[in-house]
Amino acid sequence: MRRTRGGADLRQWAELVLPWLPPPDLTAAACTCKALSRVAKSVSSRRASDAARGLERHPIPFLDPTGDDQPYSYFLYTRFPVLALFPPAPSAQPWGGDPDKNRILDASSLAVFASPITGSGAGCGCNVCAPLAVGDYGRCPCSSPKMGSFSGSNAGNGTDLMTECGTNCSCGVECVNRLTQRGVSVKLRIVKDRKKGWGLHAAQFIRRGQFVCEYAGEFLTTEEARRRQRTYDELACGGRLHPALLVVREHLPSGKACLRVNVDATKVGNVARFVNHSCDGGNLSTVLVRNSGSLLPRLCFFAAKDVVDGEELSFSYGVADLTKQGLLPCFCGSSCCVGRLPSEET
Ligand SMILES: C[S@@+](CC[C@H](N)C(=O)[O-])C[C@H]1O[C@@H](n2cnc3c(N)ncnc32)[C@H](O)[C@@H]1O
Repeated sequence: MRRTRGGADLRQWAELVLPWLPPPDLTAAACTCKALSRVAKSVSSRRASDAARGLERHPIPFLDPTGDDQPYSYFLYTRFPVLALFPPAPSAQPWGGDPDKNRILDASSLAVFASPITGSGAGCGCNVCAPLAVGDYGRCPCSSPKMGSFSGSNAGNGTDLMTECGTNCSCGVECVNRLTQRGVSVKLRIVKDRKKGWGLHAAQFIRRGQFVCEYAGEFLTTEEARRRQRTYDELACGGRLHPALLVVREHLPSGKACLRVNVDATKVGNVARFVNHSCDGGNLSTVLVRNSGSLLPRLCFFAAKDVVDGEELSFSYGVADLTKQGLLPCFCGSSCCVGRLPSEET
């Protein structure tokens, strides 16, 4: 068939528009004509090659050894947490466009969706932030004692705390006290399992104590988290959804109160949304990181032990209350598996 100017225009248009479509609309577009079908196919294959849309240091591909007909899982990618209600979380994002012609996203930017979770607290004024008093430098007031030497040993034993520099500090993003603020730097892949769905795997050796990734998603009010949890529970029971709503409680220094943090990575999140549960605590430990001047802590994953290339990354979602009805089956495969997944008490 003779190539026409109209055909070229259609393909150019499709390269710009199709990356914005969620999978059902992409499939519908592909059914309309051969030209759109070709572009839709390349959008799908680019999506499968990098869940992070070029926003992390290394591409994070989807691998499906099960042979199911779903090459990737669809969600909007954010490197950092966003507030769900104010301003409203984004509802669309291009993914899978031609990286040369359609470079809308800038991988070097700190965040795709500006993270507005900062307060007005003071920052440090260090020339060079140092975790310990060394030479001419005093210890950076934002650093926590564990900075740079995090042991990663809390697997299954609750959540550690850490502090880092924040927006009001005089240092930049390369500061040593912003270890968890530069996105994912280890190589990862997302692998499908017939029973657990997609899971996050190491694609390199990760040493014990190394930062792996933050659990980025939408920060929710408790009321909104409860509302969503009810919907998700219904959909998850029917096997129609793998929800990724995490509730973390930070015990305040008084010991009398605790701050509840709800992060939902189901629709807007980063690769951490693929970390599956393991009853034995898995190989990741959780650390609550508070940036100077920030109102809410961020939840970060560190390697709790040395992790080899190909190993699945996992942590404990909590303890399953086996007296509760309707808990989903657990397929973690650990020797202490209790057979049911923990469910958040909302
Ligand atoms: C945070 S998501 C993890 C990613 C998820 N597997 C996916 O495909 O998107 C949590 C959901 O994954 C599934 N899951 C996680 N750990 C599991 C396990 N040990 N056994 C069975 N299903 C698991 C459950 O559906 C759970 O609600």
